[in-house]
Amino acid sequence: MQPIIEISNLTISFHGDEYCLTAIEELTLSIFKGETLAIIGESGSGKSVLGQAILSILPESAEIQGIINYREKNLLMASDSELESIRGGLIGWVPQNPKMGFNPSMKMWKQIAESMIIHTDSSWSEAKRQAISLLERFKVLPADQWADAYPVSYSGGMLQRAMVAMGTSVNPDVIIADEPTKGVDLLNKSGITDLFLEMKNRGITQILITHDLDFARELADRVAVLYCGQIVEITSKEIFFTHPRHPYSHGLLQSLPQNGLCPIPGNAPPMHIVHTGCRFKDRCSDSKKECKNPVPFFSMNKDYVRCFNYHNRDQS
Ligand SMILES: Nc1ncnc2c1ncn2[C@@H]1O[C@H](COP(=O)(O)OP(=O)(O)OP(=O)(O)O)[C@@H](O)[C@H]1O
Ligand code: NI
Repeated sequence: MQPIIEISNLTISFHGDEYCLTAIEELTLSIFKGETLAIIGESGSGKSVLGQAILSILPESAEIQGIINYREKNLLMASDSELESIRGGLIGWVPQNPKMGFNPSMKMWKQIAESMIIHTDSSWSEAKRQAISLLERFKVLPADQWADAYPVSYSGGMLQRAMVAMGTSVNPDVIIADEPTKGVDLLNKSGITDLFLEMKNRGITQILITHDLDFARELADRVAVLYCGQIVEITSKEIFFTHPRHPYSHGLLQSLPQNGLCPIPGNAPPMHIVHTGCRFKDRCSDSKKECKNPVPFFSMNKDYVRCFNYHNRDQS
């Protein structure tokens, strides 16, 4: 299988007057054509920063090292005009907060149509027609009336669906969605899950950044677990949900209500400190002396895990 996005040794730091933190460290990850990859991890682990880095929409204050290849082109070296045609065209983006994602003074249809005007040869009237049919597909009904409304009159669930409509309006190659089910009630959540299932069935590559393990279980082919700026495990959905390897992945599953609601004790270490050894060691019930040393990212078949337990036990 050919990777569509290949990230190598990505490190992202933010430097301010009073702080310097590394939000992503030495991250290496391939995303394959047509797959749905869920990126999961606690708040502050670097999920959104990673999504924004792929889109090249991080603020100027971010210092970025490494390579992010999209179809073998390094996005970190791409020109503004190349990035413009990729963003919203080839790589669609559904941002974390739909309330912030819209221009409050522009009618909804125009916001959705805009990227079709930029990225295709559509006329405004054709783009409007398509925007209405997208709203219809994403169950913002009656679509012709809501198309003429402003975002402020939309409910949270409708905004979320309209955001997906906007992020996917030009049939992108890859969709990156940041917490698409956050703050959405159960009924709307199943609608959003269906939208992503439909895109998955159409063969669109999806990167789903989420806290929501049930959502990941419904959609993902593979799961990448981010902890304190590092990927600690990459594996298939089946392995992740049945016998995850990293103790942090195990802890995330144990904290689900259906598994007894046992939260992981303690908190992730702050990101502005220099870390030595395993970042999870102080919260891990299985930590040993060697965990004070830097932990390599062990590979096992197509999977990866950053834990000494697997160095010794499972080198298939
Ligand atoms: N523009 C920025 N300037 C400085 N620090 C930032 C910036 N954006 C993110 N960070 C920091 O980078 C770290 C990772 O943030 P990020 O938003 O990626 O976390 P997350 O995993 O998406 O969390 P959540 O689940 O809460 O959305 C955090 O410590 C955050 O404070
Ligand atoms: Ni986030």
